[in-house]
Amino acid sequence: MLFHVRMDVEIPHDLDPDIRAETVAREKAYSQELQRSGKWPHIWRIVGEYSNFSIFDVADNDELHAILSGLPLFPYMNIKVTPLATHPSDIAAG
Ligand SMILES: O=C(O)CC1=CCC(=O)O1
Repeated sequence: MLFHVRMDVEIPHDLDPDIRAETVAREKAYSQELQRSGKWPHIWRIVGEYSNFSIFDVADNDELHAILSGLPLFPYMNIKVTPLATHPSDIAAG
């Protein structure tokens, strides 16, 4: 199943800088491992915002929830998930 996910990051300004840097580094490693696995095939920065648009390719809602709730930055994010279905006019879908 494909999902479009918007992640808006709001790290508190008073968070210890070392904890902030370590959390962001863990976020990058976690994300890149999922990208390599094929479960997170796209991630795009939203211009001018500390936000991204991502596409996830996972088995079901439960797998997506597990992935998103495991994000190191999850406590500092607002996340909006949109499930995607095939468009009948999509020439790639046949
Ligand atoms: O910076 C972001 O948009 C949050 C994020 C998600 C995966 C990652 O590496 O950073």
